[in-house]
Amino acid sequence: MIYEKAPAKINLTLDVLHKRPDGFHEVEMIMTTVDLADRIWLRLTSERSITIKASHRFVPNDRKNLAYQAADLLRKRYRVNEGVEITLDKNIPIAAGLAGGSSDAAATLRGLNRLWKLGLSLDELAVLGAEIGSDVSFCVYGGTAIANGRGEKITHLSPPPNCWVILAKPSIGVSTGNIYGQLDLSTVSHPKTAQMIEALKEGDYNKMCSSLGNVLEPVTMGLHDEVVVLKEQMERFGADAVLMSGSGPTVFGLVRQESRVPKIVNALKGFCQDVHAVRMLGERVLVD
Ligand SMILES: C[C@](O)(CO)[C@H](O)COP(=O)(O)OP(=O)(O)OC[C@H]1O[C@@H](n2ccc(N)nc2=O)[C@H](O)[C@@H]1O
Ligand SMILES: Nc1ncnc2c1ncn2[C@@H]1O[C@H](COP(=O)(O)OP(=O)(O)OP(=O)(O)O)[C@@H](O)[C@H]1O
Repeated sequence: MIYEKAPAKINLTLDVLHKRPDGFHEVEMIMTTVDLADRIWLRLTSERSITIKASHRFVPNDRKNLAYQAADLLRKRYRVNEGVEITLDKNIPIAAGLAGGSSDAAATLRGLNRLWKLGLSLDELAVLGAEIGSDVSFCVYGGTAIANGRGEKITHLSPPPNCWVILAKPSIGVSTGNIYGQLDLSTVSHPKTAQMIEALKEGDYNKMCSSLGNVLEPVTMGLHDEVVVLKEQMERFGADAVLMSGSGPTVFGLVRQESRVPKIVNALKGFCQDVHAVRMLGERVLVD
């Protein structure tokens, strides 16, 4: 039995440069992993099938599950004859903009590489991950990175300065495809990506806070007032800086001073059920 941790990511920046002929958007985004994670167990089985056991009623237990797709891809590509039972203990909110499914797929790739003794490097697993979804390559490594292309070209960056991250997810669902589809590139205000890279390099917390930006935030906010209200409340309750992650609807607040965290969390819990206070992980998965 092999165990893997599958952490959530947040977007410190998310920029879209242009729409590509293949329908995807060319992105430039800085992501970092946080200490809110799904837990995954992989067990060899004698049958050649892939079985998913998921603890959450909204998570599919068939080939729609990204962990299933990761196992199926490896099995076919490397002609593996053994089967696997994948048990997913979900802690990351579903369809939240936190890459939960993508991180499960990435953890499955890392774990099966060990269980099936395939001897692949993280770089090779990241290339395979891109076939499953745009966020999977980043999740193979975790840590902090800038992603280009449709999200699969990864360049590692310095970890963020230490702070708390308060995550709050309103109880609405958004479709990533729909949010990208409604983005009007003629009106976007681009985030300060270069300044964010400097902030990380210098370990400058205030500069990191003032460099946050996500071009998808106004799109999701235009469709869902809940996200606008949540961001306003988190600012009002005292977070140092607040941004929506990915295509949303999760909003995160950065807080440097530990003593302020419980007050903000309790205030948010008054009107939002899904609130988590976590640390940045910052560092990458240890290489092989
Ligand atoms: C919003 C982010 O989560 C930010 O990290 C990602 O860009 C989306 O990553 P993801 O959920 O893994 O996305 P995918 O499953 O690959 O794509 C879902 C849909 O989002 C749109 N999509 C996604 C990535 C991208 N660079 N351009 C796009 O236009 C496409 O319509 C695609 O059909
Ligand atoms: N392992 C999985 N965990 C959660 N959802 C999954 C998984 N596999 C497939 N799904 C499906 O994917 C949909 C999106 O879930 P997920 O939690 O990955 O979204 P997300 O956090 O918004 O992802 P991203 O930030 O990469 O866009 C869910 O509605 C669910 O049906």
